[in-house]
Amino acid sequence: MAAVKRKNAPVLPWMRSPVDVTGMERCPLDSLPFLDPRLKVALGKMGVSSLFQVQVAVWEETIGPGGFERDVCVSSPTGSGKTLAYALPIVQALSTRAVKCLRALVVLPTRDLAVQVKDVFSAIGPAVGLSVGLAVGQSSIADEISHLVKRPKLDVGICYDPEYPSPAPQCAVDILVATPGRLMDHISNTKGFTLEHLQYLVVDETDRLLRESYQSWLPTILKLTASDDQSFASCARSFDASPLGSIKTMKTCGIERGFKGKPYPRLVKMVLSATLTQDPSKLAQLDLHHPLLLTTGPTRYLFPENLKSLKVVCEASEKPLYLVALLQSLGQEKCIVFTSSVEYSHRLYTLLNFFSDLKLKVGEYSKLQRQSLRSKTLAAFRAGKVQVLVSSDGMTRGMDVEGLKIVINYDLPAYIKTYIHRAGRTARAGHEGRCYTLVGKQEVKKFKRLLQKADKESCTEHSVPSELVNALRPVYKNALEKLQEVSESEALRKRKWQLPDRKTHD
Ligand SMILES: Nc1ncnc2c1ncn2[C@@H]1O[C@H](COP(=O)(O)OP(=O)(O)OP(=O)(O)O)[C@@H](O)[C@H]1O
Repeated sequence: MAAVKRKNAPVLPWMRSPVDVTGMERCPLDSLPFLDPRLKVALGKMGVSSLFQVQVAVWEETIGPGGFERDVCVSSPTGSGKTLAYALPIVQALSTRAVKCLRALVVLPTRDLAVQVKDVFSAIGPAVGLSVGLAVGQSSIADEISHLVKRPKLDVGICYDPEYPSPAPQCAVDILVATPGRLMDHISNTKGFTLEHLQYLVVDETDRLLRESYQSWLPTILKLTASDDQSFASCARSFDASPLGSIKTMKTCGIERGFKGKPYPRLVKMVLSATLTQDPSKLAQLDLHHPLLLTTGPTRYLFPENLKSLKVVCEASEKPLYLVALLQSLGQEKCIVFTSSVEYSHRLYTLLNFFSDLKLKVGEYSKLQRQSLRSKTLAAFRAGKVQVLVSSDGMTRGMDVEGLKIVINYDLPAYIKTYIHRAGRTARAGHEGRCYTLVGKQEVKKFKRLLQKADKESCTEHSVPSELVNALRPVYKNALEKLQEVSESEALRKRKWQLPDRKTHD
């Protein structure tokens, strides 16, 4: 791996000399040093036969010669395989653990994303005897607690002193994938839920999560896992106080955090994003230890190799017509249509459903909906029962929908980061994909400037046949009238029930 000089050099010295992974070769699993054979089988079942570049690089820094000595920061394109890049080394490192307790915590910004990442851990963790938990508020808190903590079983035939209280509940998972909100609920209220044995902390979609200060989740985690005198001593004290089969000992405190022979244990952190922040004050919150930055080339933002960016220029008022014509020309191909707010998503979704000739099933995915409905829509989209998913930016981060070849920006993204995350839902794992952006005639320059931020000088123009557009005009007029009626009755209903204003951009 070679150190590279970067454009727009960041302030932090360690960010100025990242390691570029693009020169690395993919590594077949047969040649991957130290890989547990059981994991090789599990990976095979997932369709993985070799590791991608970023995965090889992280493996080298963790299981390989790097030996988890440094905190690892990854800034690599969408779809480059960051999930497995951290999941595999963590599972491999924990594959020899003797006692079950919470050793790895992965924090993600949204529930659907957490479920997706949990699925990756669940595909490999159980192969080496590890349990994986989820704390996202998908099920009731009681249900979640019953999976996360259990009372240890008392050995049959041993007579326990009735003077001692019955054993306290203990963590029943080795790896937990969580969103900040539910994580904080468990930290504050769930008996037996503890982070004191935590060895690995992954903050995925870091730049997004660092904007989320929900109940100070990050400072809380860092405080609870701090390897200072005080927490080490309290860990030791808790050993004295729990006579019934406690797993807390002075020795295990050190060993289980992976720092046998060193004065105090250290929590290993891994932070990842396709658009990793360079802001020193934000990164300082993570309290990184001797961080190593892995990147993919000299530019800050990189598009997936096989992504084609296209623009459709039209009058802003005619965007709906052009969108429908574009969808018709794409046939039955599955696609996500991005808008800039939940309100716009809802309007567009409603409008598209009034185009009776559009033989495509359209779904809506936004924070306006209940989580259960949103997850159901996403499942239908994954299964191909819904072909067009209208979404606000809640969907842009990390979601992986197999076989998705097309993304459409109905509204221009406000930031280049947003463009990257939206477009990155396609062209994943080396596959081909196209991102169309509907650009109003007044927005052409703005769009050009936006792409220049990612060193993209040009974007091919895609023309939608005018006959297609003109043929839609009568239906469009009709659809607009119906939309007006629906919007009025929805507004009336909203006022009646005094729903809170949910104007949000997620
Ligand atoms: N070694 C591999 N071999 C084959 N497929 C892989 C491999 N690693 C990951 N994939 C697949 O590549 C896709 C993208 O992976 P992943 O979701 O981890 O990307 P990402 O870098 O986290 O993207 P984003 O930045 O959008 O979150 C997934 O469908 C995953 O199953």
